[in-house]
Amino acid sequence: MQGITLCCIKTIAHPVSRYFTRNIVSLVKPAQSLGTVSESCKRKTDSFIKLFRTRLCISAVTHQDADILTEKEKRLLNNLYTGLIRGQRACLAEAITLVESTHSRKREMAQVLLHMVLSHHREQEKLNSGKPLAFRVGLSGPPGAGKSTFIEIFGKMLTEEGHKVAVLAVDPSSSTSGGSLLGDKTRMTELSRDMNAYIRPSPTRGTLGGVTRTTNEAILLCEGSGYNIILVETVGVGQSEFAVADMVDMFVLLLPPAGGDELQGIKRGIVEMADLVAVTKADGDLLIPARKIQAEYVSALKLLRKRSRTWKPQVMRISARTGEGIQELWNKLLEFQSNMLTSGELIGKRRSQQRVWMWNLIQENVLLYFRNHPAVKDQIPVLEERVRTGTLSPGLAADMLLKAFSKSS
Ligand SMILES: Nc1nc2c(ncn2[C@@H]2O[C@H](COP(=O)(O)OP(=O)(O)OP(=O)(O)O)[C@@H](O)[C@H]2O)c(=O)[nH]1
Repeated sequence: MQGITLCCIKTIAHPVSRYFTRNIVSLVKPAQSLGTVSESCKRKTDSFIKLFRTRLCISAVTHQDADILTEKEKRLLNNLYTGLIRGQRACLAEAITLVESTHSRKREMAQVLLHMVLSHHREQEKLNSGKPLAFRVGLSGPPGAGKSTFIEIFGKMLTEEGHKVAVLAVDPSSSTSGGSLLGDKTRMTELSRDMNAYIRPSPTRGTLGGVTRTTNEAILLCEGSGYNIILVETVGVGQSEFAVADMVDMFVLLLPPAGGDELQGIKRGIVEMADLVAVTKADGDLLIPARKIQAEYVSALKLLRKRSRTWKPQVMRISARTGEGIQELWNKLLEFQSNMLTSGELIGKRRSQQRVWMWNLIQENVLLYFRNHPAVKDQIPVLEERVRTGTLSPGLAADMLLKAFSKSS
């Protein structure tokens, strides 16, 4: 950094140097036009500034957190961070593993890394005129709706268009089934081999709160690593969709052309959250049922409360088998993104999501603290059993535990 400053001072009289120096010194944003400076010079200077900012952000964080990290940990984090923002997949994978860790020291390190990535992110967004760097899309649907087949085709289409696509999963059910259902690489063989795609299965342990925390953090890490389209997949039958809707810019519901019984598991609340409904498998014999479902949902959505000032949820038909409707669906997604950006709703949504995220973290940690507190830990299974067998009311049991907890703290 000293070298940079010296070089700036020495050559300050030259117009290129003036442009360079002004930007290095201000570190606010590159100058828009400087008649005497060529475009290639500006580009080189801007990329230098980017590098400079990145360095600055590493050293700022290492100073701030010097007291909590050992030299070895700092080196490890710096290497991870540098590799991550250069787009190295191994570093991204390692960084996500770090945020998924339940080990307390590793969680502290993960928070430092996230802080570094967030600072980098903010700088990159400034360079992007304040616009978000990535488009976050939630994809949900009942088991067998055709989610993985769709993501495989859709993801390939996007990478061929030059995008970098990350697929993340929210699947707390994996904690009971012992393995992850979603984001499984074997379900998306082509996409998992694509160098511009990154597929991350859901962590195999954890509560919904824990899984959503790590997914939120994984989104940030993927964006820091240059992925500009983040697909967050979840099974549309539980609470996880509500959590996903709080992490993404747009929520897409995939529905199979099936009868009422198969769709009964879909909660009304989930349909209410959808910015777009896509009826899948609209091909061959399934085309007619797909049209029927489409018409039903067009009517149903009309009755729902409007969630956006500028966007009316729509229903489309797609087929991952024939490719029909996939490009149209992408165009709709882009239309949504552009509408929400222009109206300012997207930025507002992201800001309130940050708040929700903070409260989710507090909720998760407070609950964990409560459950493990010595004043209640041993009582919990006993009282739970009494509630289960009906000898104690849930309200009284909760009161007893809360009283024991508050007396001891
Ligand atoms: N005809 C037709 N079948 C499809 C299409 N997309 C998926 N399928 C079939 O639907 C079945 C389920 O597809 P998946 O992509 O595994 O569905 P999923 O929603 O990921 O299912 P889970 O892994 O259980 O969550 C498979 O047998 C697919 O071959 C399509 O566009 N047309």
